[in-house]
Amino acid sequence: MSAFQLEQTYNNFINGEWVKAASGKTEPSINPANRNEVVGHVPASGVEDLNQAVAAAKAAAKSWRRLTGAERGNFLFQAANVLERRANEVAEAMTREMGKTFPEAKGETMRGVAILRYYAGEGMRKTGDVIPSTDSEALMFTTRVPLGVVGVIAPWNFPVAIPIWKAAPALIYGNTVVLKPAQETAVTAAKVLECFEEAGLPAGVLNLVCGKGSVIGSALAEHPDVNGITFTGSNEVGKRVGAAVLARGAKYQLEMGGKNPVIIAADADLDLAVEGTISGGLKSTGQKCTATSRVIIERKVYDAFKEKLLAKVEEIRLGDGMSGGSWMGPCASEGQLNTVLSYIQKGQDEGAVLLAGGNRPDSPELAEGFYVQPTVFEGVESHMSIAREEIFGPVLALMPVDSIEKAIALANDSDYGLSASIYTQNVGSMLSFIRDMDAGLVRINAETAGVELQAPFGGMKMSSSHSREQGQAAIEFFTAIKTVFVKS
Ligand SMILES: NC(=O)C1=CN([C@@H]2O[C@H](COP(=O)(O)OP(=O)(O)OC[C@H]3O[C@@H](n4cnc5c(N)ncnc54)[C@H](OP(=O)(O)O)[C@@H]3O)[C@@H](O)[C@H]2O)C=CC1
Ligand SMILES: O=C(O)CCC(=O)C(=O)O
Repeated sequence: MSAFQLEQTYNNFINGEWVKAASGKTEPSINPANRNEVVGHVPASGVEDLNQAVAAAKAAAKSWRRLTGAERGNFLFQAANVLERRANEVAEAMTREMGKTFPEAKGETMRGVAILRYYAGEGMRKTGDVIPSTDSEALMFTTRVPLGVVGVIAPWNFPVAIPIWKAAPALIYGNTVVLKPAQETAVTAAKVLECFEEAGLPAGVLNLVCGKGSVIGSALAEHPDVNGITFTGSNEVGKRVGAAVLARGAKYQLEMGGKNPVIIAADADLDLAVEGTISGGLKSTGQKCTATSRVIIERKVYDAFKEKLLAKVEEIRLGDGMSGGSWMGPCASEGQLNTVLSYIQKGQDEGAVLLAGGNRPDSPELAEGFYVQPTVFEGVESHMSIAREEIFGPVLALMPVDSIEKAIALANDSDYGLSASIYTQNVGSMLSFIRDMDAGLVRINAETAGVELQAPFGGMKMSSSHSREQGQAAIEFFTAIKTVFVKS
């Protein structure tokens, strides 16, 4: 089916070469669908390796930024073509490393291809404006320059799309990059880097260093030669990374958690709403920052919606993402499984009522994987942990309300503001939701997850550093504006 081979040993990619960690240490990357399967061996790098990668990126920066945007774009077009050709292999690495189903992994890989092509095209677009000067003899305009070396710290939940949606704009606008992937998905990251290598990217322009976040991620954030850090991951780590980068006067961008609500209005198409809630909340085992976790339902349709939702949840087939019949794979790691189980326990302890799931599945063929049943609670109050904290698992909290105004107020009662949906046919309700919902993505009659690569992506409140990624918004982070005043 694909050229992917298990149990290979992968290296760091520094200055155009695949090199072992200086310590020689590696660690196994294991399959969350079967803890006994070693997907590959990945470097357990130290600060010495990171320093070499940053030095290589710094040395490559001068000639890379001097290329035209079109020339840089050609490398991205080539990388896209290679990734497209190797999509099955890359997607298989992803499914085996972090558990999402193969069709989802393939879809994400093809999204990576599309992102590369989008940013390749950006190399031909404008980078400034002419601004009238008060001096009639002068020409005043803006231009943009790259930051220099950009550090990318990426999570495991979108191991192809996120590194690419950070690295591709960094590269097209003339930066060089050091990527620190999540150690859980370092094999997938190495596969992506192989595509750039095959595309002929010059040495040092894109480097990969695998190792613990507390070692490599924090050293990258603190490195004096790294001019910008773009991070996606947890709030706790994101805040620490932001503080470290701010302290040395460099630029940072953080995309963090969500506690995303969906509102089901009394006039909603309930079948569509159930489909969007299941897909938004449970696909990828709920491990998306845009995943639906709070389901706010107008009381008039609460029972009807609940019945339809539970019937669909019942039909969900858990299993290894590589086998065709599986709809939902395991949690990405044992740690993630334990986090989800502890939230389920907390939900019960705090008085919520379990309607479905709540445990690991009992079938023997799933016993070696980090599986958890899709779980639905009702009786959830806004103060409870499962209504406030990001679980990052397949857990839905049902919350009834008496009106759309109350639904929006409840939806906004969160420290997070990433994505939010409403299912309704009433234009007034749609407009109130668009106006009053505090979230970076507001979606009408569509699930909370699923972002489009050409549109800005980011959150309000604690969900982000208030910057936006993707689409043309990316230029704001990856470049600095220079205002130029010219007089003869
Ligand atoms: N917004 C989102 O898309 C994501 C949110 N999360 C949330 O975070 C929770 C925990 O997931 P987890 O993977 O541990 O997320 P982390 O925030 O720990 O990891 C994200 C990235 O940061 C790295 N990292 C870890 N510690 C540091 C550090 N001290 N300095 C710099 N970088 C560091 C990680 O490396 P490594 O892990 O390899 O050591 C990884 O590459 C999830 O349950 C979920 O709630 C997680 C992933 C994505
Ligand atoms: O919903 C999506 O497609 C993207 C989600 C995302 O960026 C994340 O989970 O980190």
